[in-house]
Amino acid sequence: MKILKLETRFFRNLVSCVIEPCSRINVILGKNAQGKTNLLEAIYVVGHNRSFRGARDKDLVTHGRREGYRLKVTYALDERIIIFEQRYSESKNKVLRLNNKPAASKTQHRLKSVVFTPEDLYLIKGEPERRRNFLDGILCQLRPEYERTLESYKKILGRRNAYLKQSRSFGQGMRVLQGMFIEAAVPLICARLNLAAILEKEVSKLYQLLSGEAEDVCMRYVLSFPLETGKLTPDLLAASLDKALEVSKDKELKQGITLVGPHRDDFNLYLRGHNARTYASQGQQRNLAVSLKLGELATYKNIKGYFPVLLLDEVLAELDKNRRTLLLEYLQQAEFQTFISSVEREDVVAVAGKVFAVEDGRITEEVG
Ligand SMILES: Nc1ncnc2c1ncn2[C@@H]1O[C@H](COP(=O)(O)OP(=O)(O)OP(=O)(O)O)[C@@H](O)[C@H]1O
Repeated sequence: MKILKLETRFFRNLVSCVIEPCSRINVILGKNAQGKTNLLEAIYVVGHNRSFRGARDKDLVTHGRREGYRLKVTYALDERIIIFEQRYSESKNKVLRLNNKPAASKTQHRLKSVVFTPEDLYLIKGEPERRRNFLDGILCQLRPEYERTLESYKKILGRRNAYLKQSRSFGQGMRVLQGMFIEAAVPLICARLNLAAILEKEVSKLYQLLSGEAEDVCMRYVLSFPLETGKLTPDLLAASLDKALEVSKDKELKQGITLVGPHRDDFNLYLRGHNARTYASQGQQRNLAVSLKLGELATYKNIKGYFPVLLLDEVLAELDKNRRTLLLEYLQQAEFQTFISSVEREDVVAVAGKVFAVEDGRITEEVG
């Protein structure tokens, strides 16, 4: 997937902008608070129908503009050219158009992008929820049925927790709920285990490339419950989870929450056999986080056959010069299209196919 043209109207401080990026590295250059992240956010929103900063649609509209925002992207996928438009205003809500015709909100023809923000540097050392969301985010993009199972798991979990809060003992209702809980939990765990195995290979390769270290990276999915002995199959997972729920029954009733299941799982990365969360240096953790995100891109290519667009928001400033150079060299040779926001001109401009200068929400392409 490659963006050929992006138009924004009344989106954040980007009152009106049109850019025609190049197919490799595009640098978005500007001082603080000029609109660099807003531009990356516009690309993300037109593809994913939500902001990576957790903003609501009404926050994305330029202050005081009641007509709402409009985003239009023209992109190439294989031999096809696709035009996708998203408009939002408080009065009319959302209007989506695909190739100039009305589109369904769940259309598969949206632009896919992978975004890396300085927040993602906490993927390794942050809370487990961040890592679970990382895996779930990839799987929801790749498989619509995963998203449906995850939604139903969350609903059953909510009902189970409500039951645990109200009750003093396990009744028939709880037993029925437990069966439903396990039925939704097992496919989620299986999909995450598979993804972790695919990602491990990609991350290991990328980490070596981006760090210059010859270390293999191991990735291990960590279950929140003990596994019974035997071959790892969905049945074994179901039996193990069932047993763990039985064992933690009294504790769960006391605390009023479900203590085991995929909502409590995690994954660890290991360098030289040591858990990167406690062993790796800050720089190594940052490189691992970048490798995970680039691994997401490669996984997409393996499964769907094409690369999404990569959005890097202020990531270079977090890496030392050597790692910055290695990352830029990698991006220069990569097949996918990249957008990098940066305050500093140094390093990035030399590798850029196009440079877009951002000042007070106005974007101009630098020539020469
Ligand atoms: N809905 C909105 N309407 C108008 N301006 C907005 C809106 N939302 C955010 N802004 C403004 O957009 C400006 C640019 O924000 P952005 O996050 O893109 O900055 P940036 O160039 O990435 O800066 P930094 O380098 O500091 O991260 C900010 O000053 C912010 O106040």
